Amino acid sequence: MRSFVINKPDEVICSLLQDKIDNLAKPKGSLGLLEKIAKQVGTIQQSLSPQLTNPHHILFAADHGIAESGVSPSPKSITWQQALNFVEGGGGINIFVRQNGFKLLVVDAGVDYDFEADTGIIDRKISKGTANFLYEAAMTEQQMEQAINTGVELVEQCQQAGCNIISFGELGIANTSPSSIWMSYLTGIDLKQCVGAGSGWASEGTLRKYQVLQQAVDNYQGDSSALDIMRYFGGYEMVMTVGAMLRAAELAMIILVDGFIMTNCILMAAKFYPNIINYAIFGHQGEETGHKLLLDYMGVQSLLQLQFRLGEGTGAVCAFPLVDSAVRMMNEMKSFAKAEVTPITKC
Ligand SMILES: O=C(O)c1ccc[n+]([C@@H]2O[C@H](COP(=O)([O-])O)[C@@H](O)[C@H]2O)c1
Ligand SMILES: Cc1cc2nc[nH]c2cc1C
Repeated sequence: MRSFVINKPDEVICSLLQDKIDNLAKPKGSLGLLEKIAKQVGTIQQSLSPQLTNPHHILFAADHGIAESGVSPSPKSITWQQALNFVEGGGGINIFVRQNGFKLLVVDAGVDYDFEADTGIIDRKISKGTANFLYEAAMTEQQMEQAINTGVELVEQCQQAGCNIISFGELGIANTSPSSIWMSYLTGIDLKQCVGAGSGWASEGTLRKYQVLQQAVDNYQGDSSALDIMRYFGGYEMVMTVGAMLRAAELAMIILVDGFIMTNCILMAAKFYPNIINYAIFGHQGEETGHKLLLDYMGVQSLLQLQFRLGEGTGAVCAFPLVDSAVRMMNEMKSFAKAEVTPITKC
């Protein structure tokens, strides 16, 4: 994989940010998590007056060979059908990107379908779905490189368009399966605890899914390195996201993280470059079994808990107004002195 330079943001500014926050006309700490977000954004941007500019949402779509082994309750055709729905504006994510002023990019990372040329879907198809990792590696090293580099290229386009806050979403029938395997390998948590209902299994279906995935893990004969796990089990949309997240952090952009699949992508990225976590804001803790365990493992807290399990980036984009509020607090709220309010001196 190409290399990235991801530095921890300089923390010298932290005490100045804290002073500014503590001098706003409110009891210290009374805006809770928003204060934490304001400090994080100010540190990333090295500014006491941070700004959010031109938010973009990249939604990567791809198919998975493992779908043919019955791990998802949803028909595989939903991937291409729903991708078209997104460019026509009719998906769940479309509501939230419109509501919050995001530019949406829908990317074909590897959908098993021939889209017509003029749909509005960005064509970065690597192949028509991955191979079935129950029997063989999902992708070749070359395909993995191509996915990483495509994620990089697309984030650069967003940054050149003036974007400094970016969210990522995904669409891919069966992609909770590779996500569960990534999670288990990367965290050491037992696979069973990482496997959930996905797009809607009841308990029996989830058990069958787990058995297939356990068989895939038993069949695997690689070296168990993060790089090999990413390639052997990954989806194109997931690997593209890893590349995209790494480049976004390298460019000091704020990364909004969505649900189970996207959290696994940032976990994978963090295995290569741990400093990436400093650039991430976790939007939403979802319903998929394993998501809370994963957030706990990473020692992070999401802004929202709305019982979503849709993916697409919905939980990330829904959290944007809170990040906006944190930034507005820094820029619009008056200090005790400016507001001519008596400061609190007792503790
Ligand atoms: O992001 C999540 O937390 C999430 C949880 C469950 C399902 N999904 C979505 O549902 C699809 C994967 O579910 P499945 O059952 O096909 O593996 C995929 O298109 C995801 O966008 C997403
Ligand atoms: C309908 C549907 C919409 C989705 N959006 C993301 N994943 C999805 C899975 C299904 C099944």
